[in-house]
Amino acid sequence: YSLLPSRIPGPFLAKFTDFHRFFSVYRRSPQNEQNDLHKQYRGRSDLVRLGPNTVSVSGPGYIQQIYAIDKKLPKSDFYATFQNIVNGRRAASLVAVTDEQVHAKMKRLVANAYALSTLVEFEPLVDSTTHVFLDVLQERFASKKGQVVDLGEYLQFYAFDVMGELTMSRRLGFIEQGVDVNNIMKSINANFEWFSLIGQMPWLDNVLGKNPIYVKYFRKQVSSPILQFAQQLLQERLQQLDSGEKKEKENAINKPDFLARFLQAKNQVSGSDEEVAPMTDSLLLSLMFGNINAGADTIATTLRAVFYYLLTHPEAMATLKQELKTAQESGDITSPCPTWQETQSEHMTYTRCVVKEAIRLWPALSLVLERKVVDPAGLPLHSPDGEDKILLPRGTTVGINPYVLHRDPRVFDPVFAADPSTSNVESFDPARWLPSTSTLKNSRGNTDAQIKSMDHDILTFSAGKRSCLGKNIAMMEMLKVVPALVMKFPDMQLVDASRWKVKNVWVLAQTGLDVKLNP
Ligand code: HEM
Repeated sequence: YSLLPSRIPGPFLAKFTDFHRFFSVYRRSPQNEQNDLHKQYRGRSDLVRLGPNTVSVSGPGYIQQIYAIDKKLPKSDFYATFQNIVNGRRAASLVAVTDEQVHAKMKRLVANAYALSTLVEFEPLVDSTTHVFLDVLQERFASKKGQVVDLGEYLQFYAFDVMGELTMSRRLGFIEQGVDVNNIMKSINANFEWFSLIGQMPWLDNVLGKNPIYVKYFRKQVSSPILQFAQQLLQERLQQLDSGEKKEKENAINKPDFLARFLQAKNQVSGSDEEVAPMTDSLLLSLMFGNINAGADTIATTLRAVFYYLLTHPEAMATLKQELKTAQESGDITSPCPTWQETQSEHMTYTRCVVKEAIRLWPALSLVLERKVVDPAGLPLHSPDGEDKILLPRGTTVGINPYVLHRDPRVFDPVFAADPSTSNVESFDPARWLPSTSTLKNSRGNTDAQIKSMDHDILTFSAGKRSCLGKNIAMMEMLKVVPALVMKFPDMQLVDASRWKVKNVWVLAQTGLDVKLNP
């Protein structure tokens, strides 16, 4: 039964049942289907009905109206499906917890570990993995002329190994072994496939996924080798902490990784502080696991997008190479792996534009970031011109799919928005981000104020109090490894673009990025 105002347009079936969105995700291309729907109704409505009580929104000004901190819209039941059952109870990670109070307590405990100020300390851990990555690619592939590497797969190995290093000072061994160690990636992907689908009809999860009989007898058990690995490393670290040796103890807690920071947080919390969640061993494990779950596939997918776009847009690649060559020759950046500070300098302006454009066109998480209207008074949404208002009743699931918003010309191609046929908003064009201080010209005539506003509207890392805690780390990692690969292998070439396949499992994942590093 739908309570939504009937003037919200959408597919006919979506008026009556969530099966519509279920099958859309089942076809694994919901981002394109939703984008087409929004394009179809644009001008008439910024809101599109995806289910009897589910609304997708796209247009200027809606991020604030839905995700602003004072809006108090908790995450929808989509996220509850991601919670694992441990000893008969739901164990939610930071991403999946839906109770806002529980979330606030967890976040207070660990937010410091993700602060911008920690970046410099994390940097050497990213660097060490990047050097191993470059060496292995050189030795295994680039040293032999014409040798083909599945770069997409190797970028995934890299992203997982960096997260292992950052989280517990231990690479998981993907790069060195060149395989999916213990099927860790496979099992995480199986989780995404299942939950992205079941999350479209969350009640199904209670009947199927979280039903103990079903779990025991029918559902293929998704083993979690990464959890075992994390548990083993956690035990080692805790033993080190317990050992009588002062030096050993200090070493355990002063490592520059997340685990040490979580342990420090544990020490800082006083037993009586009710504003902060108690740091139990299972929470520690969940935080470690959560990091790898949240920060490995997302980065891998984004890096694959960056290289796919660069390799299919020779002009952009040439501009990037020129910028890096000039900066390298004048000694303004470290080669092949620039420092975080260098990535923020004017010598790498275009490099930043490339990454920004890739996260715009390819947000790693490309489903609606769902929130639930819980206020009995409902949620009013105002049209961009302020002339129209629509009231979404309590119980509505509402949100924005970054993939759709990022293809809205009113938001990301403002100069050409009046006539959408002239807009290139769906094309890869890093120069749309170039500021007036750059020696290169902004391709879309965007002013600095317009660029700033576009920057604000990037939703790849979500917005508001549930936005990505790892954003700074992710940006640092990507802004270092992208130029590193381009400087180390400037002649890289895509072998067969037709092998590129995309599958939306919430992570917008791709396969088939075959590349010759030394053609
Ligand atoms: C390109 C890389 C990444 C992207 C695109 C990304 C995107 C996101 C998004 C969209 C959310 C919010 C999900 C939602 O509201 O539905 C999120 C949350 C989160 N991410 Fe990331 N992420 C990335 C990398 C990372 C990394 C490297 C880490 C860890 C170091 C991380 C840790 C987290 C955590 C802990 C949350 C939960 C925040 C909370 O609810 O308080 N992410 N991420």
